[in-house]
Amino acid sequence: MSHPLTLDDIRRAPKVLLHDHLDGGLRPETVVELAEAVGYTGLPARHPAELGTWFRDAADSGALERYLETFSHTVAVMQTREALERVAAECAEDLAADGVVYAEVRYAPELHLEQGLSLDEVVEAVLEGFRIGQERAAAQGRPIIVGTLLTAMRHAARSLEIAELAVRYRDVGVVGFDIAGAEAGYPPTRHLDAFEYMSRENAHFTIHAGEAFGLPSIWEALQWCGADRLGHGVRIVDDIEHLRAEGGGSEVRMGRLANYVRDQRVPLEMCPSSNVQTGAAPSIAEHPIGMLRELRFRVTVNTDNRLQSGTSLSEEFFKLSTAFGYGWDDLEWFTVNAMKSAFLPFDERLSLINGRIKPGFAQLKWATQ
Ligand SMILES: O=c1[nH]cnc2c1ncn2[C@@H]1O[C@H](CO)[C@@H](O)[C@H]1O
Ligand SMILES: [Zn+2]
Repeated sequence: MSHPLTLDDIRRAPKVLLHDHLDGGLRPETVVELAEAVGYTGLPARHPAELGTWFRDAADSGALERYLETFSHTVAVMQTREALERVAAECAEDLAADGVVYAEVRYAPELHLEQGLSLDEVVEAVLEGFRIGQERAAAQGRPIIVGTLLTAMRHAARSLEIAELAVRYRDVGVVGFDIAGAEAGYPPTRHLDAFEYMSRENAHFTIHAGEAFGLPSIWEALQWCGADRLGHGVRIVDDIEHLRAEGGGSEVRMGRLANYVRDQRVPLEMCPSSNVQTGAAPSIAEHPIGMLRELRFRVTVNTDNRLQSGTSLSEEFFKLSTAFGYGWDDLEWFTVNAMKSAFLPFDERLSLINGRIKPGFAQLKWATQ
């Protein structure tokens, strides 16, 4: 590579995003406007710039539980059909403007029922918003495909219902299921019936695991629940031991779970900035993604919550590129990993890889050499 990648270079690359929360990606100005429209008076700041800073600072808490408290404000303004539609449309447009060509965006329908919407109405509003956003993005010459993942909250008891909802809407834009929320004390097996239902329906799911809790959570997610992918999964490094090799180099010894994850090519949805904010990683430079990429785990790069982290997928790649010296080949590798791991039919994944990702990177490599 002839020069370090700039943020602008990276924005032009065709990217794939598998882990992004709808209620963690609102534009600060939209939060302010929606709060005014629905009469929500609980916002901690009135001006969009201040509010954006507030979200970042509050999320910089060092603990997942406190990080999650910030969602009370976004969820509060996402309780009507209009609000959900707007937020989803803007999400699709913002991702497309950042150069994302395929995204899976998740949210928990059960959190949007406070003003009388039904679960089905919530899903329909969000799907309509994504349809509008995709149409606008295409009109601006930035086509994007957005799939939806329905999330159940792990402390609650509605996961089977949400899994059924995901299956009901699977032919019209919902591509999978997930559980999220506080991890410690809420193991994935609490929701085994929902995951077994998804498996019986030949449907896909990912599980937030190995973020705020370690190996047992990852093990349950894979070996009891049958997750297709791991949300974060960073703590898999607890099963990888560094040994000092002769001559001063280092060697690693992996436990059975880490080997299983690598052998089976289990996709890891890594979210570097979010992990630093919740204390799951000490810093970007010390993020396990560096080692896991070297060991050739099926690593993908994601945003988690663009609002709370004040980030975008391009910025996540830029930070990694700065910390680890990643160039186009690395970014393409992460992107192809993500596309291979998407909950989209095989032929559609292949067509995005061959039709958009490979030609896009080839052109950038040529233009910046
Ligand atoms: O990184 C995370 N770990 C666990 N839960 C999360 C994370 N980010 C967001 N949420 C939770 O998922 C819900 C639905 O989108 C959000 O409301 C938030 O509570
Ligand atoms: Zn998440």
